[in-house]
Amino acid sequence: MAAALRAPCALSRPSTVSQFRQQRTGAVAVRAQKVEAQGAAASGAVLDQPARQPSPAINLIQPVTRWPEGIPPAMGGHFMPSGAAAPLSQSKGPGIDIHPLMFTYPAGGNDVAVQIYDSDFAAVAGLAEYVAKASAEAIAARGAFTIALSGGSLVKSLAGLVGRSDVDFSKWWVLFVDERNVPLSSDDSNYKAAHAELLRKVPVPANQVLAIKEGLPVQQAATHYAGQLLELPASVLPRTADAWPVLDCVLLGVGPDGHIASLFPNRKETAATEGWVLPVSDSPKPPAERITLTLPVINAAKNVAVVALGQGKAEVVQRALEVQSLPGALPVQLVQPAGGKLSWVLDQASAAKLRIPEWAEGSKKFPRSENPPKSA
Ligand SMILES: O=C1O[C@H](COP(=O)(O)O)[C@@H](O)[C@H](O)[C@H]1O
Repeated sequence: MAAALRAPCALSRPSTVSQFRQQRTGAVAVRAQKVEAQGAAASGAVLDQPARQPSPAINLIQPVTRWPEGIPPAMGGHFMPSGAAAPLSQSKGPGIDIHPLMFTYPAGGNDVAVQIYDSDFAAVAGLAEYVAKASAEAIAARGAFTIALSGGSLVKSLAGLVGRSDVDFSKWWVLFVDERNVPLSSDDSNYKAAHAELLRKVPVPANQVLAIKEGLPVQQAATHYAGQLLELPASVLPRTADAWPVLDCVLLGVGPDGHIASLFPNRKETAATEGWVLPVSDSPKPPAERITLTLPVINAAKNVAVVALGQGKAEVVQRALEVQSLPGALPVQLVQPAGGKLSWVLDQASAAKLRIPEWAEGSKKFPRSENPPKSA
């Protein structure tokens, strides 16, 4: 990947919003069906390797939702970076001997739009464009825009929205993809981080920012948060025919273990098929108590972006985009919005381990491909 994408003129670190704006075109969009540079006016990144045939080890696994005879042998391990199958796991722990159908991939699988920016700063500007577009569309359609924010490293990526006079923040309703069950003043609070980086700098009305209620046991905190969402009228938060809320935009971070929101690998909350908001009382990542939107809520959204920037995300990005895991082992692979669009926002550092020349035609259904397996 590092060889496949090169940036002839590295972008300098912007210190102002206008510099963010100047860099906002710096994307290379890699669509599911083809890989193409976006022209000279884009990042300057060049795809300079001839297309290669996909490795025979790729696309072995059919993205069916259930396997009639349980988990196929090939699912016992990941594929190695070389393309060879990793040894089958002998583990008796979660992921092998758990109820075999606790997790399933959603049927179908989406195309995913992967945007790779020259720098984290260009990615921040590109993300602002993405959100601004989603905001404009929603406000034009029904006069409101609902956006769910993750915590962690994602929050700093929101900086490109500050100072944008073309975004009508007065129509925004801000939710949290997940939240830690801590006081809002705590350094662990996702609300506190979002407030510091974005919400205090843009004119979103305070009553349209839905924060967790402090001081409740985690179960009650989740119920209370779900109640706040349920109270929103359909003009603000429409519902699907199955009564799932349709958020306009969900911004997900992804942990090095593949978790999104507070949905961790092989956990019951990750497998939940009911409920809008769940408590997590024993998160493997501190703090232990959290609340989280469920996968069905995330997958009912119109626009879902997985934002992963920096070298520290390179491994999980490669695993998530190029290696189909046992369902539940990489929760980010379960993100497949049914009626919406899925995007990944990367920079060169986080994309460094991808093997884009091998993303042959038709092979980027997510996760992995719909190519038939070599043997059934
Ligand atoms: O704990 C959390 O982690 C994830 C990922 O965070 P990152 O710092 O590794 O990017 C985050 O998306 C989630 O909202 C947060 O609560």
